[in-house]
Amino acid sequence: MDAALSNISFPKVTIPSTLLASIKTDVKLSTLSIVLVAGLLVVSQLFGSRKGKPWVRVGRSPGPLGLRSLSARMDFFKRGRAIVREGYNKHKGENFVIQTAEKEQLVLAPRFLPEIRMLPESKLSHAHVLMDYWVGEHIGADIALAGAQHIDAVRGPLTKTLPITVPLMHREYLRTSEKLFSEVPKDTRQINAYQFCYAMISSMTSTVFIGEELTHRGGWSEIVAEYFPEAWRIRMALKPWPKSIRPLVKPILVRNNRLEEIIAKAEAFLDEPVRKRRESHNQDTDILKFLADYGESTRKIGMQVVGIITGALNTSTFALTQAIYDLCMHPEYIADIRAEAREALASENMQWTLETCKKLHLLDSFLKESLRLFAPEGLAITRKATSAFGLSDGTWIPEGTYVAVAGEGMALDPEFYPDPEKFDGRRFVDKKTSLPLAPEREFHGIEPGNAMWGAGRLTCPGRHFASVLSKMIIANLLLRYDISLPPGQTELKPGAEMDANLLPDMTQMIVLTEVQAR
Ligand code: HEM
Repeated sequence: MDAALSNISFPKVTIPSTLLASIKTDVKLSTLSIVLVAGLLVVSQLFGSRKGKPWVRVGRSPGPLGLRSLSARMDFFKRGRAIVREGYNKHKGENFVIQTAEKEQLVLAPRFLPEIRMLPESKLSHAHVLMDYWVGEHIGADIALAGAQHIDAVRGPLTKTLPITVPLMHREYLRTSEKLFSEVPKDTRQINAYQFCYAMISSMTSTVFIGEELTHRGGWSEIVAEYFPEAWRIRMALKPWPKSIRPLVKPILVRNNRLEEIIAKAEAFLDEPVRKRRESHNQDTDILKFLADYGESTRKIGMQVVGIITGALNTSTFALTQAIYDLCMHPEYIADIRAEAREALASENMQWTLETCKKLHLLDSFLKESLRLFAPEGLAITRKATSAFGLSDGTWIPEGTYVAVAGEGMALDPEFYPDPEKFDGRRFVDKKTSLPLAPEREFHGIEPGNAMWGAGRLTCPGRHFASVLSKMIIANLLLRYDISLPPGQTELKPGAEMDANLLPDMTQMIVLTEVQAR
């Protein structure tokens, strides 16, 4: 390289000596000012640029001026869960800061949860986190989040109408599962666990949101299935770029962007049903009716329905898939869960009602234990400070700070769960009576140490629905089949870690063996 440069001849330019002297002085001055500014920045970064209690760092530091930021980010991307877990255990009861794959994040000790859980949007915002993480304005989240009607719909009507919707959900369970079971090859009797859960949850959730007729009219499940992969593709392409540059690089990086087409399809699909639900004599009781009554545009309603179903699908499908894996790894629970389901059904005239679901205490405990050990969110309850505030120990949280709690660390903390590494499917029921130990220790409940449903003002409003949905699917599956890993397989393939999140393996097949055939 140097040799090549030495062979190039540059034209000779004569510069007047006065100009040369002034240039030299300017260069000296600007070099000096750069060195001074950089020095000040380094000093301010090293010595308490923050007011209040100093932050303890865990994992690699981005370094002065963020010079080592790339290596710190890469490290978190590779082993984010372990970094958060180690920090939680090393600094028990204290806050610590980490460099995640995207930004610095202050991880709060659980003792501060009561201080932050009810803080208003003007102090701590989850919507900001979602918009940042998902590049919201490029995937239609800005349309959905221009209001909270869809969240209100889940918190209110969806939960309150469960006594009416449970029989409907069971009808849908039968319809979709019959189709899926009929496609299982007779020789292997194997089915992909993730795909089974996805199909069941997609159709059962859609039925409750838009009604049976629309769910099966044709076209809806495709809209739901197409939205997330396209949103994810756009997110992955744009996320590395600064916010202001994204609109410029989008046409180049996101070829054949189908997002607008998918939103338009949802809008066209729901246009006539929304108009019908606004008619004065309309008797529909689904969530679409509730949203239609707000009088918002069909585009916004479409994006809100697709958005909520997508969120519900991702969370519930992964949790349910993991529960199926745990049943395969702990088959000693299967007969008891099945017996409990038979008994509950018999006491409800063999009908699937909300009461039937509420009587499935062992299954409830099993699902909760499965979600505890799965702990999909290593960093949970993520929020962005929309204004500065202080914590009771003197920690100062400047505006713009990202905060979270160590979801997995808490789930594995012996202070919250004795013998935390052990899978105990009966952990949350009385060992003698098999009744729940306390309401907050039921699957949808939030006991100390549990961050898996979030906390406070923004706690997952869909958890009652998710509980009924999960119980109905697992109980019905076990009433008909024994489930197991394929012959010869004794271990599960590891799930995929992304930052501090964990997804179960999506390729796992399970063997279905008819219960009567044994
Ligand atoms: C096992 C399944 C599920 C899990 C583990 C789960 C978990 C969560 C978590 C961790 C949050 C964030 C809470 C926070 O940051 O404080 C959340 C929010 C939310 N979830 Fe769920 N969820 C599940 C199922 C569902 C279902 C089935 C629905 C709807 C039918 C739903 C609707 C929502 C909504 C609307 C929010 C936003 C709440 C708000 O911003 O006020 N979730 N969920």
